[in-house]
Amino acid sequence: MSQLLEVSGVSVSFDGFKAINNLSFSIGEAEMRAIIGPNGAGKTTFMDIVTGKTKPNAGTVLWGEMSRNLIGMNEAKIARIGVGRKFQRPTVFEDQSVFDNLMMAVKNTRAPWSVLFFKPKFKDIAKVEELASEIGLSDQLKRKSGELSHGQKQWLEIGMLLAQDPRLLLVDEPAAGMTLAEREHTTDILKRTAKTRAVVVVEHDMEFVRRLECKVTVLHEGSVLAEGSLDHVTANPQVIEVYLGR
Ligand SMILES: Nc1ncnc2c1ncn2[C@@H]1O[C@H](COP(=O)(O)OP(=O)(O)OP(=O)(O)O)[C@@H](O)[C@H]1O
Repeated sequence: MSQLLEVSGVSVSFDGFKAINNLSFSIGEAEMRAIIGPNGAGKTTFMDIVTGKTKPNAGTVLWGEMSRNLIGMNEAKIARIGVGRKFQRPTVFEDQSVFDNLMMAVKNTRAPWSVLFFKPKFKDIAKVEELASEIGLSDQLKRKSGELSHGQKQWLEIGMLLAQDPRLLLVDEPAAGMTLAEREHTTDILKRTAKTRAVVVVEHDMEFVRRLECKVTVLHEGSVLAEGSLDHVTANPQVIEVYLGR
């Protein structure tokens, strides 16, 4: 599998405290990866670095075939070259319908001047319908987004991110607050998504991680503590000591 993202020797300090400490690992194209680790391990800071929100003190984050360094690029540029991020709390426009939310996301993929004169065309409507089908909300298109369940709002937001056609989707604790059925549906969406792009999921819920059936990276004190299948990392005595045994 060729690499899409290669994090090398990355360190970040906040007031002298090393939140990320010589972090190195890579993510392949069309790969699903789970990142786990105790509170404060650096999972969120890792996502902040990849998306350009936090600038590291050292290291490189190389992207794509051209090995472009994401460090030094601003957040908007990183989003444009194909990094999408799903935060824990859904941020859909609650007063707008599911259709309108998805259409806005489709529209946002255009150059700013063309948005001014945007009129949905058949192809845009077809795109919205395709996205709705991917996230399982085809029968909810006319509903106001504020009326959706917590899980449905999360799926809508994933759909809005997919409208941007990212090559890497970073997802922060997707299972939080979901019912079992919602978790299963979320797993399906993420697995399907990871067939055509890289998906990195930060999650504390081990049952959810197991269902993703993917390679797992364990972070601890800002570095990789263990990596491999879930069975492999959960049998690691150090992982048990710092994370699972608590
Ligand atoms: N802006 C900041 N200023 C100071 N310290 C910070 C800042 N951001 C993160 N930290 C510290 O860096 C460490 C790593 O935090 P981070 O949020 O990345 O951990 P995490 O693995 O995402 O934890 P959790 O599972 O609780 O979300 C923590 O000790 C945190 O307090």
